[in-house]
Amino acid sequence: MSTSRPSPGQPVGPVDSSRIPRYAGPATFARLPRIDQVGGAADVAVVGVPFDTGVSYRPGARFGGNAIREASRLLRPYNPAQDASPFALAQVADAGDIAVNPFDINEAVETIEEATGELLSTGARLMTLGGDHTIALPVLRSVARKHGPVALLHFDAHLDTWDTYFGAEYTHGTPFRRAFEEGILDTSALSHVGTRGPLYGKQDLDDDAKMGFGIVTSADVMRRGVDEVADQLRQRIGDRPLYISIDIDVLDPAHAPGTGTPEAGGLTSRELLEILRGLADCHLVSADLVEVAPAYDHAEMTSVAASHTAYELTTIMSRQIAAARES
Ligand SMILES: N=C(N)NCCCC(=O)O
Ligand SMILES: [Zn+2]
Ligand SMILES: [Zn+2]
Repeated sequence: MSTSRPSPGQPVGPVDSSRIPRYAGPATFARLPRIDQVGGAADVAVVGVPFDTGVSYRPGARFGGNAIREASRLLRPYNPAQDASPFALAQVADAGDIAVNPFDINEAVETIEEATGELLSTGARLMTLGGDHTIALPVLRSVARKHGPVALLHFDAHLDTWDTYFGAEYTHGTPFRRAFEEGILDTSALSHVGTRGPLYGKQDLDDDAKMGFGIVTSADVMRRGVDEVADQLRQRIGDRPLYISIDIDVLDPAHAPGTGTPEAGGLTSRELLEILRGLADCHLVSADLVEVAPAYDHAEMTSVAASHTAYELTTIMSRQIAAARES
């Protein structure tokens, strides 16, 4: 299917939905070209990681990436909230899926680290679509190899700094403890946003605080409002290289039922999008969006919310790439 090609040297944009119905043809993220259609390299690579062997409750996030691609057909090329046309400012392309072993978590983690490392080495920033939250660890390893320890902004109902589950080190509840232990996080700028719900014990919070995390709970967002929260996060992050990890269960199950470990009392999709827009000037080096499990979704509510969230993140990265090119 043809993509819109404005002029030589300009990014190849999405399929033109005024000429080719947006529901036609195979889905790529936002109807963008595949990476092989733009010479095998992109400024921002959207990459799927269909892996959910790390989950502790409902499985199914292995289908998340493709559900997000399907739900992203309605995204349009101009983002008024950030006054930017992300796919014209930089080459954004869909890099397909990383083929990971569903039967061997250790091997899967290695494969993800290798494949994301290769994409990063071409100069791309990554917008990774999970998959369960386990995948954030190998992506963070590759990102830290390139940038050094990164600031982490983690949107999630859960802390994901637990130690082990059934003795397993690599699970969707443990990626950030492993990352902390490996020294790949900048411990002066770690934040969870949207945290809520029952824990195993108070110790969970003490351990988490010792690693250096600050917490903005879901109730804090409601009480203080998105602008104040975004301001505070921006101050904490400063100009450090920033990685944003978004577990879709940060949203209330009313906004995102299609996920594996839902918790009541979450953010609205409007709050999540607005906080992200408030961080548009942070130095976002890569991001992931995980835990969309379409089997529990209704009317694509969760995958639509996820596709818009990924759109906001790709817009932030494209704007920065364009600004860096200019300066
Ligand atoms: N959804 C993520 N990433 N983690 C949830 C782990 C919660 C648990 O089973 O205790
Ligand atoms: Zn979660
Ligand atoms: Zn999580």
